[in-house]
Amino acid sequence: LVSCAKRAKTPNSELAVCRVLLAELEAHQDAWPFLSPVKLKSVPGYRKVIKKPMDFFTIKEKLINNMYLNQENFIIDVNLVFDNCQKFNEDDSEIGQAGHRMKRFFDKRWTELLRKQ
Ligand SMILES: Cn1cc(C(=O)NCCN)ccc1=O
Repeated sequence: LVSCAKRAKTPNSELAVCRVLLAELEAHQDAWPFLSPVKLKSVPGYRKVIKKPMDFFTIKEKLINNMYLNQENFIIDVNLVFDNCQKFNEDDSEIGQAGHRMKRFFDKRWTELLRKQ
C-alpha cells in the first residue's frame, strides 16, 4: 500500500512518557528536596524569592488530573523545579548539588525517551 500518513501521536501516549519520566525522577536518590512543596512557613525568604513554586508531587497531581495538554507543559513544570532550586540554593549546597544532579538526569532521560519515539 502507498505509505499512509504518520498517525498523529495521541496525547495519552505523549503523557505516558511523562508518567514514566516522573516515576524515575521520584525514585532518584537525589529527589528528596523536590518530592513535596517547599514549606513556605519554615523556609525563610522562599515565598518572596520564588514566584512559581513547583515540586514532583504537584506535577503528579497535575498529571492525574489531566492538567497537562502535552509533553511541553510537563517539561516546563519539571524545569521550573530545577530553575527554582538554582535560584534559591548555592551551587555548593546539599540541595543545590541535588538539583544539578537531578537536572542532568532528567535532561538525559527525556532526550533518550523522546528520541526513541
Ligand atoms: C527545593 N528546596 C527544598 C527545601 C526543603 O527544605 N525541602 C524539604 C526536604 N525535606 C528548601 C529549599 C529548596 O529550594
